[in-house]
Amino acid sequence: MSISHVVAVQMCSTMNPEKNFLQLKQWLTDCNLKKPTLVCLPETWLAFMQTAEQSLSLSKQYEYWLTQLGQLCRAFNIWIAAGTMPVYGEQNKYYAASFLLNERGEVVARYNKIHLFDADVADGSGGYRESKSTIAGTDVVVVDSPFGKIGLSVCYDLRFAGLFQAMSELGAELFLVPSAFTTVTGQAHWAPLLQARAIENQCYIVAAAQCGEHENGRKTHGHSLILSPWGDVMADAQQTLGCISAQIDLAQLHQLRKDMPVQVHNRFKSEFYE
Ligand SMILES: O=C(O)CNC(=O)[C@H](CS)NC(=O)CCC(=O)C(=O)O
Repeated sequence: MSISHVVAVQMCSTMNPEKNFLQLKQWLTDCNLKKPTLVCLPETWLAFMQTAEQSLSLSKQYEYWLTQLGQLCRAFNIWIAAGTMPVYGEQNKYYAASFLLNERGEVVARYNKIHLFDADVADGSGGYRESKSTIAGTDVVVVDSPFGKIGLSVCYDLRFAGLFQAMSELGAELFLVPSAFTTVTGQAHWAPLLQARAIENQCYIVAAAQCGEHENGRKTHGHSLILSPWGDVMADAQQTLGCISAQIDLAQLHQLRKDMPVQVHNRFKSEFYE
């Protein structure tokens, strides 16, 4: 069957992982999950920290939290795409890692955020220097699943069309973009960038986002979106916390690709210049 259900959970994560995890469990109980379901969590779903030291210390406990997530997968009979969690790397730095777990709670993929947010934004934050504490990933990840071939990305990655084209060339049909966009950049760029990535690659997108004023003092844009390969907004969380959902239909995706074969027409595929 080519139809399945996807859910994005919009969160306002605190600095307390236990609290965020319990909140997530509550939302999963509240939203009436149809099977098979892929539940997508935002960037920093487990905890949105204030200092690199706090994230570093959490990065040494990720295995415990993966076990907890695995239990949720089995209890609800769902796949979970776990936005990002810090995972200890080396020299007091961590990866911003996103994991995909199947309904048995097994980790079937891991992606390390490739593009790190070193940027100044006029939002009163004083600027972001993610690379000071985070090690950049290097590998493009596309993995097969009952929901189609899933391409993993995180937040700032969204600005780099080349990554999405690379995932497309590996066969991606559904992109996940767990995020914690700033309010300033989110208002201007979030929806148009997501729509462009969906339309140009003819892929579904589930973009679960952080939303609101956080305990760590940050403000995030929200507007978790689920988009069709045509660029239609199938669900928009606006500023509401909890679950949004939509149905994905891979037969429709393949019909669209047949009607307008942009991937065949593309003269800038890597095979032409590598
Ligand atoms: O630092 C943490 O704890 C969690 N990570 C984030 O919030 C990251 C890095 S600062 N945020 C983004 O990538 C926002 C990108 C963005 O807003 C844009 O591209 O406009």
